[in-house]
Amino acid sequence: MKKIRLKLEKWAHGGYTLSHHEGHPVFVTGGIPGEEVELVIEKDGKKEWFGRVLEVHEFSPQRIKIDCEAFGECGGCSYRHISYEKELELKLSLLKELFPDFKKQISLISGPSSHYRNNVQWQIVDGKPGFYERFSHDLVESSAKECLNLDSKLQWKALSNEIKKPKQSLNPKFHKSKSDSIQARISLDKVVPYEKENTLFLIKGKTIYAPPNGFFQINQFLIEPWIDKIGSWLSTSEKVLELFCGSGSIGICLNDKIESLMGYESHPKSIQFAKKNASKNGIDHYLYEVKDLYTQKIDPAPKGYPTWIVNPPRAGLNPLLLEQVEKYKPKKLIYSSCNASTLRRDAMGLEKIGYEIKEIVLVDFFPRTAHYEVLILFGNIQR
Ligand SMILES: C[S@@+](CC[C@H](N)C(=O)[O-])C[C@H]1O[C@@H](n2cnc3c(N)ncnc32)[C@H](O)[C@@H]1O
Repeated sequence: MKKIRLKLEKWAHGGYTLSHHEGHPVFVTGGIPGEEVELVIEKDGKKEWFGRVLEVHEFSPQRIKIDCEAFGECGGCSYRHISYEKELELKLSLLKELFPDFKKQISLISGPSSHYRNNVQWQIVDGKPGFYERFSHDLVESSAKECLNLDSKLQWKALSNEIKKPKQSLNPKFHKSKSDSIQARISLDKVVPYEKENTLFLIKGKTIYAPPNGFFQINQFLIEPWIDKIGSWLSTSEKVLELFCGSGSIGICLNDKIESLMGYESHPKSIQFAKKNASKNGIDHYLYEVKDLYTQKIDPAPKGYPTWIVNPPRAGLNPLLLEQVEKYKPKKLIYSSCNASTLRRDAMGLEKIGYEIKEIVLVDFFPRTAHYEVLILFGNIQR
């Protein structure tokens, strides 16, 4: 693999610094702007190159001692070489860059920066556990020792043999690959296999079950503050349309402010669980329906729901969904996104059809990684 020496120029999105070499923009992991480093090029496209720091020749004063042997090679973390305070400052400034016209302050919700993950996907290659290298399906051997982002119950050495059993569904006759994965998550205080068992969460005094393979937010410390922030944007007696509702956690936890709710989601088991979760928590007037929101229209339901809470996957909203927003003109649209670049695109689309950003909140669901959640409150200014 090609090695080069470079001065790192500036922070970039995605956990990288950006520099230039022989006419190529070079995105580098593990460095800090101002540092002079030796790096290995891990991916060289026609235009952009991607590299990883091997050795630092001129150190930044922001650099701290790295607390994980796998850092750099492992595809998980991007920021273990700077303090968590610096990481938050950086994430806020990168987010600000995406919304230059928003003149108010972006607020921040953060919590403990380690042991926050309530679920894990351990990769198994040739019988060995760990996490993949960046841009590859090779394991970083040292990654199995301890992952500081994980709850201690999800560390490889803490998992029971029952959880570590290979997937039953894989038929060796057809499945030739030597790799597999084991997914587990925390159900109250025990660990369950993600693909086989229900998971129980206790959020704001509500019991919420997620089905096998059903989505649930992964930062065990910030789910409640995140839901509280959404709740702070609701008045009393709201009529809410919840899009991409999963097992119903947001609407169920905020039921004291919600008069009626219609939830949509494409995962049938999650909708089945949302219905059960509502009724187990004494809520019998919410409606839920399975719908692929990227291909199926939501009408005629939206008419009676002037508040929309939208929490899509990384792809964000698509033209069909924006069309539905334009048609039904919700008064208030609360958008929670795990992908700031699709969020920015969608915010531009929403601005074109009469929405303005009232508030932006960075919720740091994924400390030490390049990822973060963003909550935006949009208001309809044409109503
Ligand atoms: C970021 S999660 C949010 C779930 C829920 N709000 C929560 O916090 O638990 C996105 C959800 O969108 C669902 N989803 C993915 N593609 C979808 C589609 N095409 N139509 C509807 N829902 C979809 C996923 O199953 C997942 O539950």
